[in-house]
Amino acid sequence: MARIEAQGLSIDYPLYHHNGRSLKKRLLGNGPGRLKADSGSTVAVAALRSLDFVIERGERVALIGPNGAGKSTLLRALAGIYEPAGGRLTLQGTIASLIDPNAGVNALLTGRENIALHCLYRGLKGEEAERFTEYAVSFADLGEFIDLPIRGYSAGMNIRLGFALATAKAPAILLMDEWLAAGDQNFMKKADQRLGELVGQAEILVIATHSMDIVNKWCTRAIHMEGGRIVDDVPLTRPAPEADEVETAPSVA
Ligand SMILES: Nc1ncnc2c1ncn2[C@@H]1O[C@H](COP(=O)(O)OP(=O)(O)OP(=O)(O)O)[C@@H](O)[C@H]1O
Repeated sequence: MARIEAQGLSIDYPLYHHNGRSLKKRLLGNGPGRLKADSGSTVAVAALRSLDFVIERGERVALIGPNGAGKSTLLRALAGIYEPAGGRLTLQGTIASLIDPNAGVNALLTGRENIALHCLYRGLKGEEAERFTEYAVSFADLGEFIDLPIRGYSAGMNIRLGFALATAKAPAILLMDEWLAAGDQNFMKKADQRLGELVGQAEILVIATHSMDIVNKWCTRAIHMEGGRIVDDVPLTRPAPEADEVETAPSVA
């Protein structure tokens, strides 16, 4: 059963190129700010500062807050892209992340080869791998470009392939950022429909957003972040649709 628990979760970004002595001297011993320095040579941004929360099965959580609050960093930590500098993060359930369309793809390989790699990575074999490949090729809809190396893809083509790879199989935990906005109009329509299906099927959704439309449409809880901390955590009154209320299309799941 899907579940996420963070205990004292902290993430730092070391800034190796900002080691000026005056900056370090100013930062050393400074408690409340987000820039910090150790006694060695490192200056770092404290992106997440000791977060405690639990997300249970059935919750659809919006991460909200101003620029630089830490929303994307928290999503990346949940996706396993960043290691905690402090505290603990425990996730139960398969994860799919719509965070970075280029994450987990090899730019020197073709779109089709990347799909095959993805099947290996997910442990898909035989018919399951065939269904995944068929779905991803058809959803990405890249024509002959599917057999060209992806380093030659446009930003929108990368998004098509990244989206197809992340959504071909419904996960227990779905993590989303707002990068989808770069797709063209036709793709956005298709992506929006597929997201509706996935959100209905996923046991947990966590989405970082500035859009109240998305919060109202999909979320049952809002975690409000500021300065790397959680400043508010509230249930939302309007219930999200149950899985069986969402129109579903065939997927690999
Ligand atoms: N690669 C990086 N190197 C150094 N600092 C970073 C890096 N990425 C983010 N930060 C810093 O970490 C903090 C949190 O950034 P993050 O991107 O998580 O915020 P956010 O809430 O997603 O912001 P936005 O709404 O602007 O996308 C900010 O102070 C930012 O400057």
